[in-house]
Amino acid sequence: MTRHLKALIGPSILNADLSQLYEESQKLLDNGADYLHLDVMDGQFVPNLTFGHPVVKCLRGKIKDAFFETHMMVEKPEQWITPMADAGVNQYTFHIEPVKDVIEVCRKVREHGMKVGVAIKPGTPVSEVEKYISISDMVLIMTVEPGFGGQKFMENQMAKVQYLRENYPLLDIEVDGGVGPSTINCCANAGANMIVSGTAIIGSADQAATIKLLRSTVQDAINK
Ligand SMILES: O=C(CO)[C@@H](O)[C@H](O)COP(=O)(O)O
Ligand SMILES: [Co+2]
Repeated sequence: MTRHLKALIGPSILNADLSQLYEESQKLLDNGADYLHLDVMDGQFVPNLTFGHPVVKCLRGKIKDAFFETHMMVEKPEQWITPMADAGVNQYTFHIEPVKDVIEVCRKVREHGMKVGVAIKPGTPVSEVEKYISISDMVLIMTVEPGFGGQKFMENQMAKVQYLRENYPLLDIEVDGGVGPSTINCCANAGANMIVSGTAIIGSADQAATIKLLRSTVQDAINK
């Protein structure tokens, strides 16, 4: 079977009204989101705190069939694999920077039945993550310093995306941070196919139209 790249839009709920987490998440899915990107922060790897597996588990209790990706901005990603798998996470994306044995973490994530994504901060060279492509399902190139939503898109990160796309034509490449209608062309032309977008979707007056625009821009670039 031939594998084709697919444009996928995963809204980040970080800047949503988290007191309405279920309603906000369901609305995003009803408006056409392909998956949910759940930002988990531990106050150590990044200077911010969000939520952990108990919250993800409650959300899974109400939303049975959507694809959940957790973006683990944590110092010890190995610590949360089992609870996140038990909470119903489909993809466990973690930062490689603080991890000694990335291969072991990837192996353990897969052993728990989840897909594995490897993420790098803007200051980390792409060669650092390239080493793990053969044992992971996706690479996340951060386009802001991890920790907060609503930051400015770093266009200089597109060189990493371009490099990966040129060398790995079928690799799932995700971008995250400051992505929205005004920056999607950059991401699409560089070769990203999985798009995380928080503020631009959450704050949009017409979420469905914004999600559709992001997806069609990326799909058009893939089809070129
Ligand atoms: O991981 C992060 C931030 O660390 C993200 O997922 C962002 O929170 C996305 O939000 P916007 O930059 O699109 O507002
Ligand atoms: Co994120």
